[in-house]
Amino acid sequence: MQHFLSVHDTDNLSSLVAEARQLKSAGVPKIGQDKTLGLIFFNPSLRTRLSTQVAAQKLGMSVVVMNVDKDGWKLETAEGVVMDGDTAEHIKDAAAVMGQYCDVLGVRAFPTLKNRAEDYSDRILHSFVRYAGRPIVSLESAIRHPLQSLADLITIEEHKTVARPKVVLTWAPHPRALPQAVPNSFVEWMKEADVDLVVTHPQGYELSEDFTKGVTIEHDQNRAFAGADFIYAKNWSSYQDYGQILSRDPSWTVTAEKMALTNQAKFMHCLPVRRNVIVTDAVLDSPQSLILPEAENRTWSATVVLKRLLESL
Ligand SMILES: NCCC[C@H](NC(=O)CCC(=O)O)C(=O)O
Ligand SMILES: NC(=O)OP(=O)(O)O
Repeated sequence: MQHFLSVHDTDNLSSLVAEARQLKSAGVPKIGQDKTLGLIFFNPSLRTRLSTQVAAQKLGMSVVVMNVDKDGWKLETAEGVVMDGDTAEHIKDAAAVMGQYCDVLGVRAFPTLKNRAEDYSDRILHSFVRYAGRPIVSLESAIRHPLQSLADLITIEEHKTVARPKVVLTWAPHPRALPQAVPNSFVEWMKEADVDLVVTHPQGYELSEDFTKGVTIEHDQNRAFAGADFIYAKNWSSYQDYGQILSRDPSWTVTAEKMALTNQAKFMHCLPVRRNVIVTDAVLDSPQSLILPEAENRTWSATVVLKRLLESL
């Protein structure tokens, strides 16, 4: 594995999931003892920050962490500009320097939700790929969150009760405009997995066809929930009316009554979750909720990915 930016960086998904589960049950070899992981955050994080550090430490790696948004120089990302404004350092120089200090780099860089073409070019992530000279791990980019999706798939494999479960990705309301990265990525991974995927959302919340081409879309949430084995809730802002909130309709909140329409489905969310907006306490605190096993699996998705990258150094 050269980089970990999307599902396309693995040639065999089931072997990646199987190895993650094997590392979880049998222990982790310390193959990274003389190697350093750098984690670069342009945005906040709890799970990604901690689980990726813990994963690196299990492999014997040293870890350095930088919140570039708060502690670094303001970075310029455009090519060829006269830097006489408020940006003090170009990303091509910063990435190259960080690549000299670290053997593997992880980068979190959310979208602005203002300019769709700019966000979907994933410029910050690709600048690191281009200029750091090191393997790059996406810690959630403008358009994808592959470590989350891999953890989600491991969790589904661990908890499924039928060979090919019905997995429903449902939009749910939220007070703020959020990225499409988590749902884009979830769809991209579930399409490659042995599941029946249905996506449900209000009109106007269609994701980019680059991700949803060939996927079943159902605008009636109750119909989507019928017979589901897993309910995966997430808010996202509109892709078509880019970055806008088109609905705050509370009838899309996942409730115990909605869960009763399913095949005793398990409930999933990547966290952080707005309780009683996305999903009610009754669902989150029920035995059907997988939010904690899912978050725990972030350690195992990071461990298997870092192991594969170390093996390719
Ligand atoms: N890494 C997991 C999700 C991160 C981000 N959520 C958020 O920003 C939630 C913030 C809030 O609830 O105010 C997202 O949706 O992509
Ligand atoms: N799920 C997830 O990525 O959480 P953080 O944003 O806290 O890292």
